[in-house]
Amino acid sequence: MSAAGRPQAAASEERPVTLTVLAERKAAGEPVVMVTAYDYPSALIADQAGVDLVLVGDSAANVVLGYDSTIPVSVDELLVLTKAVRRGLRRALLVADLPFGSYEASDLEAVHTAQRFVKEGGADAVKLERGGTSIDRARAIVAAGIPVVGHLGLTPQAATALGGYRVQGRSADQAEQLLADALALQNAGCFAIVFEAVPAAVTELITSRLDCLTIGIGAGSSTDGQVLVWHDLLGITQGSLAKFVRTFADVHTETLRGVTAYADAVRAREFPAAEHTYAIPADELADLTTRLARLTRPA
Ligand SMILES: Nc1nc(=O)c2c([nH]1)NC[C@@H]1CN(c3ccc(C(=O)N[C@@H](CCC(=O)O)C(=O)O)cc3)CN21
Ligand SMILES: CC(C)C(=O)C(=O)O
Ligand SMILES: [Mg+2]
Repeated sequence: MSAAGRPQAAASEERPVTLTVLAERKAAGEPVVMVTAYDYPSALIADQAGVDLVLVGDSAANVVLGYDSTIPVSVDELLVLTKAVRRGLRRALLVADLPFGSYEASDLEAVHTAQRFVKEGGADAVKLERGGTSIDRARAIVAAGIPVVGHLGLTPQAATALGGYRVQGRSADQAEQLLADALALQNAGCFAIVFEAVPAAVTELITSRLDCLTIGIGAGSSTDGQVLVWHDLLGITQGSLAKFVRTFADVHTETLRGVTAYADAVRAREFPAAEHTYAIPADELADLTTRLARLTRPA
């Protein structure tokens, strides 16, 4: 382990993902893969699967912590998860979401929070939502030497202002604003921008105007990369899923089967069996039984 806690990659293994590597991918037209992760075992798997970018999303609020939106999750809560993911990654680039209320008020606040995610959490980059004042915040964080990812379209931290979790950028006015925000975020120094729930045709027009990486979630196939929430793509999320989710595994069913089988085995006294049990030799047991029988309750 290095001081930052990154497991050392074997010499034979692929080089770590850097901003340079990502720019090369874009230039070569090779899609970039991003996934969220919130803990150590998931980070190990994401890295083993060859994912390029791992996002500790503020979606942790919903999928890990059980809040009903991303608004309540705190920096301290996300830092715990970021540190755990850091310990599991050796190749993928680690991006941490800045949660609602941790960066909007001033450049100073934004830089301070971003530094915590890098210094304490071990993040390589941070992500913030929206255009507007976030453009200045992005510029300030980049100026402090921390790579920044933007996030436009459906920005869940602003869901109330957007009228709920709905598709963004449908009208010409909205699409124009989206492009203006994207160009401004790029100009502020963002190396990538996430587009969420934007019509494919609009994303395509915007992507063609940008030099930085575009990463889509519900934004069609023209972006340089895609991102999905871990629990959604693995079939862990219960209840309704957004239109943009494809479920690639059924982990819920398999997990329910496993926990139910465990409960059934305990109730049937099938578990634990002899092979799960620590035994001692019969003579030692006899001695131990005698001594325990002699032991009286304290007065
Ligand atoms: N599990 C999970 N996955 C996510 O992608 C995600 C979270 N949680 N939590 C934070 C935000 C919230 N997100 C959401 C939440 C709901 C919709 C949704 O229900 N969309 C509908 C409505 C579309 C419309 O009416 O325009 C859909 O059918 O896609 C989309 C994104 C994305 N993020
Ligand atoms: C869905 C991605 C882009 C995100 O911001 C999150 O998981 O919080
Ligand atoms: Mg997020």
